[in-house]
Amino acid sequence: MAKLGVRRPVAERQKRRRGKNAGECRRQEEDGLLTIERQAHDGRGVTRNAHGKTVFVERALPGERLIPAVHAEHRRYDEAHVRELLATAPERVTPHCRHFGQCGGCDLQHQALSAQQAHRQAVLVEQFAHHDLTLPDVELISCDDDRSGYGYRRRARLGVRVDHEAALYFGFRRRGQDMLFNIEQCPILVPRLEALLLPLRRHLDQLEAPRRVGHVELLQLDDQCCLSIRQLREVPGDIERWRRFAAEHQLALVMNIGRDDMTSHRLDNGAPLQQTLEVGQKREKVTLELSPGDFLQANAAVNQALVDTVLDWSAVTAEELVFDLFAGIGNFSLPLAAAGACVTAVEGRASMVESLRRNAELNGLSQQLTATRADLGEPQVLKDESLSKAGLVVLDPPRHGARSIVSRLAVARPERVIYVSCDPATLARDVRTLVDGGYRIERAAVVDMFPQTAHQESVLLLRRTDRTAI
Ligand SMILES: C[S@@+](CC[C@H](N)C(=O)[O-])C[C@H]1O[C@@H](n2cnc3c(N)ncnc32)[C@H](O)[C@@H]1O
Repeated sequence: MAKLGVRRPVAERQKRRRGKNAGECRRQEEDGLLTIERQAHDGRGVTRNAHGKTVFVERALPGERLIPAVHAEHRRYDEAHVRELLATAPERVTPHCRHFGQCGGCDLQHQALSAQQAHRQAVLVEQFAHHDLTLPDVELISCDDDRSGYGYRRRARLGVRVDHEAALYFGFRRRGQDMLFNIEQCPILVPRLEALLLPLRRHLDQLEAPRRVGHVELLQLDDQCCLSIRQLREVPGDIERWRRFAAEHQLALVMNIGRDDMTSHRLDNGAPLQQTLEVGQKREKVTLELSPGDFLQANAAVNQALVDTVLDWSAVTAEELVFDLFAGIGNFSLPLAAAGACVTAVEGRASMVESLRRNAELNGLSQQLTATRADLGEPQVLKDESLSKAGLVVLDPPRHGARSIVSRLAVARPERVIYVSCDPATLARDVRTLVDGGYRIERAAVVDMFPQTAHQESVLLLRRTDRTAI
């Protein structure tokens, strides 16, 4: 049986990460007082010290006066945390989570939600300015019914590790480090998932071989909650224990066994995993069925607001040709098809293309939705002629953006482009290509998908400036 415990950070590893010759707090006297001038993209406070060197200070807000403790020195900047806070900003609030500051997940719990939102808007404007692009007023897409910024995250992956002294760790990575630490709470999770953390930890401790568990994933859907276990090697007794745990807590159970086997097996006989969206003025339901491992946006309520925005901005007409690129399981494709468009949905992962096809059938939209598997990193994957006939292209790529696809769009020139992005830097770079290709930015918004963290979701509507197509 594993021993629960808290392992101290390994001093050697810490030292290496802290940069050259850095002794914690060593320079605090020299650095003296600092006043934070602005906030960096990752949420840290930024200022210059008495020697003119830039200092990034963790969990410090613009306007705050403090004595820093430098924990990493670099040639051009220092990294510090707050040793003593002397004057606080009005936007400073008390974090809800006792792990805040230690946990690598959240960056902004010390800042009021409205100030976090203003910060995200400023980050977007700044990224576009780097590319000589000016944005129209940046709108905010958030969730109307809950303004707390907590209790929203519907999926999470928690690591499991047993060290050489048999101490069990179940949680997230420590801030800036690879190592896991034990978590007792995570108030950004939806309450049903947060309530599972302690039972899961107790359960892991009772397993025959907890070191054979790689990680645990939790997913909350409309009425179902799903537990996925990454089991590094099969331990039959433990699989039975997981079944009993899942039954006791009314969870769908998915198992993924072996280091290389990426296939997931559903171990309970429950209903298929499903999530619904509401579409249009009549709020008609669209059902998204998903397989374990399929992508799902992290925040259900804000995702619904994002889907509503995409439909509203796109103003699709009946039979209009639409491409949904990086389509996942059809989060945008299905609502667009339900609104009357003829949608070609393109996705790279085979399992999600299957889910897309199944979802088109499930919602009676097979006539209007074609799901295609393609690698959108390959420039020739889409034909210019079909792209140029499209009234709308929606794209929602991963963090590295859609460099080759936007080059194709700049040539094929479909009438409207809606670009949903989780990285404002690659978004600005790609939009520069579109603007150079004859598009103008009509609307821009930040999407409050990940409150309390420095992650940023944005959406833009672009329109072709003239009607000359290839
Ligand atoms: C941010 S998710 C968006 C999914 C979907 N639009 C949604 O809102 O749920 C990005 C999607 O792009 C897919 N993807 C990543 N790289 C790709 C590539 N090179 N070609 C095609 N699809 C890719 C991923 O599998 C994932 O489903």
